[in-house]
Amino acid sequence: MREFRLYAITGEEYHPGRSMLEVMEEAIKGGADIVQLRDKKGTKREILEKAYALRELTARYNVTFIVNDHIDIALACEADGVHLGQDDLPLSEARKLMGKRIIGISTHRIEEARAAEAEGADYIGVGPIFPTKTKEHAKPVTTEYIKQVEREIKIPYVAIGGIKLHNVDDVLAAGARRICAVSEIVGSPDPAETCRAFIRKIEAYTGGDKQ
Ligand SMILES: Cc1ncc(COP(=O)(O)OP(=O)(O)O)c(N)n1
Ligand SMILES: Cc1nc(C(=O)O)sc1CCOP(=O)(O)O
Ligand SMILES: [Mg+2]
Repeated sequence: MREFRLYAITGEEYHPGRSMLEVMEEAIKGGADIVQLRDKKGTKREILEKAYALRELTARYNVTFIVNDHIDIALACEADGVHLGQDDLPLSEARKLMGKRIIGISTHRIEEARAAEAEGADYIGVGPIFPTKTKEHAKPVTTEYIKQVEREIKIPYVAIGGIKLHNVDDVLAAGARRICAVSEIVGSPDPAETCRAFIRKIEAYTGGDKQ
């Protein structure tokens, strides 16, 4: 998969009165280089419609597009990939359907990370690092889990969960070089500027290279 450093996920509850497409376009303009459609409430048809619109937007900006949870929707709209959690379709089954497209897997402990890598995930999510209202019942793993993944796992990983501009330095100091956020980006009055600020923080650790 193409390299990335700032992964923005939709969260329409955080921007009442603003359209999802407008907010995600601002995030892309600010430097988000992967966009995920995450919609836990809509019907399949509603999600499919949003997926087609985001596919068009991300293609226009040459940004990777991932659909959360729904392999059928990812395939229908020709997304670049799908993101699956520990309770979603197993990776081995998902691979049969997705072929060479990207499959990302959520992990919350090192055993899950090892399994995802061994089974052929393209990247893993590592989190939730901090408490988050976006996924309220998920228990924070802390930056210690980042250090474990950094030591052992070779495939790309992205840190997620409660990551804000005020705490992202702790995440970067633990070794993460790819950052994912929902509320901090899409709930911002200026998503583009928030993304630029995240990128500046990441670049302070990478010297500007995508890793
Ligand atoms: C990049 C990324 N990492 C983790 C998740 C969470 O996926 P999951 O555990 O399946 O939970 P839901 O998002 O489906 O509620 C993610 N979506 N993206
Ligand atoms: C969707 C999701 N998955 C997580 C995981 O750890 O797997 S944490 C999370 C919520 C991230 O939202 P915010 O940036 O608003 O905290
Ligand atoms: Mg899921």
